[in-house]
Amino acid sequence: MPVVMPHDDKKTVLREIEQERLVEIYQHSQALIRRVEAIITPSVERIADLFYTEMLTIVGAQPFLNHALVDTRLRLSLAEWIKQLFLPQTKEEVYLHIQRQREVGNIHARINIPIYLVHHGIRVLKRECRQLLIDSNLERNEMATALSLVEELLDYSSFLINESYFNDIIINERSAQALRMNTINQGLAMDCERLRSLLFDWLRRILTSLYQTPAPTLQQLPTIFSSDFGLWVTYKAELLFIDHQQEVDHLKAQLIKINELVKQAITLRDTNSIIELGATINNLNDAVTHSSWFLSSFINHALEMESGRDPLTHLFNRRYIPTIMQRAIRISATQNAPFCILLLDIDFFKKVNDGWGHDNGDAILIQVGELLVTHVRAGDFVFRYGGEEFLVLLNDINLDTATHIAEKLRLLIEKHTFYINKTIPFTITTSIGIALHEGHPDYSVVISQADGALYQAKEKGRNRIEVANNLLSNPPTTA
Ligand SMILES: Nc1nc2c(ncn2[C@@H]2O[C@H](COP(=O)(O)OP(=O)(O)OP(=O)(O)O)[C@@H](O)[C@H]2O)c(=O)[nH]1
Repeated sequence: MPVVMPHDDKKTVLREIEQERLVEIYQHSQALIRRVEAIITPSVERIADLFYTEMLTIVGAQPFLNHALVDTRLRLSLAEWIKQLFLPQTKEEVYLHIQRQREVGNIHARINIPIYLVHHGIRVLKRECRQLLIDSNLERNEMATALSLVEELLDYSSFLINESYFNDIIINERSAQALRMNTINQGLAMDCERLRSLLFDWLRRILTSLYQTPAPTLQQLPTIFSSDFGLWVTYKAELLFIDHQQEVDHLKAQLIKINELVKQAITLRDTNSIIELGATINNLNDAVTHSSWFLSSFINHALEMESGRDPLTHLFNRRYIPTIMQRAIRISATQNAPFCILLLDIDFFKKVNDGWGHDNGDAILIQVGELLVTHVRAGDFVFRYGGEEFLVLLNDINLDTATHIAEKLRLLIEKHTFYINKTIPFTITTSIGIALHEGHPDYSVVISQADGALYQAKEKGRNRIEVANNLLSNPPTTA
């Protein structure tokens, strides 16, 4: 059965040229290869011995090459690998040889062998093969071509091994990164539940002790600062949530408040002020319940931000714009399929907030997000771009169709009945800027064109769509 080289996305023109060159070498140098094979093959076991003796002296090589492993497996495989270097004759056999080199690279990646060891190994092999050729009875001219042939064959193998090694290492690194993120997130979610339950354990202990006889003194009770919850807020929260200083400060203020309430409760207990003690205990309860709620909503919020989702609308937030836009530009270029950006902004949204409160404003933002997501195609993306601004990426579309879709979305929102306090019917309008991606590799160009068009729509009276005049808004650049 003929061997067909696997085609994958990463296959580059350079790769194809390299493959063809290798086929050429094998096909055109068969006579010489046979002579070289006759010189080198009888010594492959000795070369393998020398190779491992030398490699085992290198610092850092031991974990990959312990003596038992070398003795039972590696020496034989290396000897075999050297022999196979001279075997391919047909194109199919060369392709098989290429595949084998890539598999060696995959193995190196799986065991994460340092690349300097591989380089050094190839150097040792070159040196030993060179010496065998020099010591042989090859004629001067033939010797020169034989030396460069062996050099080239080993270089190709090294190139193929390292290429797939690096591809695999990158994939491994990406998965490791995703795993690390997941582990951190899962750890946080678990921490959160544990901390909440430990916080209530602490409260139970304080409340019980208030009615104990003999009554423990303030000094005998664990403070909120020394509780697991307090220690986490003081020492860990700040580190984990560098971008959420305000929330961390709020939790710290809660600790101080809880501490004061405990002190107050002890004094009231000691002075037998039963009624005031009851009120203080209620306040303490509230403060602890609030802290517990705040902790979990804050952690969930932070996790959502981390995961690239907007916590309010659950749409993608800006974090994923670079990745998704870069990908859209790449696909658009390879498939010759243009895409468009819509930038949509709710008109006079400040009035909604001012007149009906932020909660109603939030509810409208959530619904607008839902309307957008349910009325674009599955392959399109909707982002919450800013406060009351949404970015829609319409893939594989021309400007006319995108303009129709923008008008459809504008009408949809205009005709939609929103409800204030879930009862009072309410309508809103939006303005939309549209821009066609015209091939610029920097995605921010098309976004700023859509932004310019949105500005025009606002200027011209709102509740309308405008198409970016790219020729005007995008002067020619040298980039
Ligand atoms: N409820 C709520 N309001 C938000 C949110 N993010 C931003 N906003 C509000 O959105 C409003 C934006 O107001 P402006 O930028 O003045 O714009 P506008 O009132 O929509 O007027 P035009 O855009 O010019 O039509 C402000 O009141 C912000 O507080 C949010 O997450 N929730």
